[in-house]
Amino acid sequence: MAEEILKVDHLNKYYGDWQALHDINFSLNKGEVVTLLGPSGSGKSTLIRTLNGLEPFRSGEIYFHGTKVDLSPKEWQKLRQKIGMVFQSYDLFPNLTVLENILLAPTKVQKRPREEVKKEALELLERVHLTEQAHAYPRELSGGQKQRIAIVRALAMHPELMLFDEVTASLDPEMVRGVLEIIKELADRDHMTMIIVTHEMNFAAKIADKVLFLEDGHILEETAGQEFFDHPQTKRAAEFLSSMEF
Ligand SMILES: Nc1ncnc2c1ncn2[C@@H]1O[C@H](COP(=O)(O)OP(=O)(O)OP(=O)(O)O)[C@@H](O)[C@H]1O
Repeated sequence: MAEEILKVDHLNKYYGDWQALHDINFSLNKGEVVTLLGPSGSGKSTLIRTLNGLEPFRSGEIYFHGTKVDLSPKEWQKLRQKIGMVFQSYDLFPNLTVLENILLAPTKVQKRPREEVKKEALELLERVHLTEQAHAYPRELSGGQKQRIAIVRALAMHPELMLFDEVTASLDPEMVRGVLEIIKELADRDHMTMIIVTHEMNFAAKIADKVLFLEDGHILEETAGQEFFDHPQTKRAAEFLSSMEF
């Protein structure tokens, strides 16, 4: 039977008095890839940030491996070690080399032996074709390279779930493919469980097991990946798709 990693139950989120997310319900099984699609301002980033404890919410529950997450900062800190997140901005530490950026959290937070983590970091760097940049500083890298490092840095923590929030949105077009290929490989080769916010529709169509289509903070539809692109259930999703470039 499929193993459930995450479940979101009747989640409501406000910014001040204004409700940004309305009664969000969905679950995610091990190895599953969910993409969040929807117009600008529909709440995709808000939702993905809420799942990582970066945004507080007013009501509802989040379950991780069937256990209700207690919402204390300490609990989120623990959980964030199992949930990797990559953002649109790369957020690498500018004063640390690529390798030091990758080693920092596994050695300091997870207290794993430096040599073990280093060996693994070098393997991961090889996998994303950045071995030669191990001792470079972030300022010496292109946007696409920085984003690949940000992915490697998250993977070095051995996450059970990866969240990607528009990770190619700031990249020049020629950099986008290399980053998306790595994410696709994580799905195909590693069967990584992932939630992805993206405006890259061809990529979403290729990678999504399931699409959550959001509008105005509501999930308007939840549809199997290819089915969403071939036969969206709602008129609004059909309009959205026809307005997007493929
Ligand atoms: N910190 C904040 N304070 C107040 N309102 C916010 C905040 N962050 C986001 N919002 C609002 O919440 C709504 C959802 O924003 P969000 O960034 O989640 O949308 P999105 O679907 O990710 O959009 P995009 O595709 O443009 O990135 C928007 O109306 C936005 O203005």
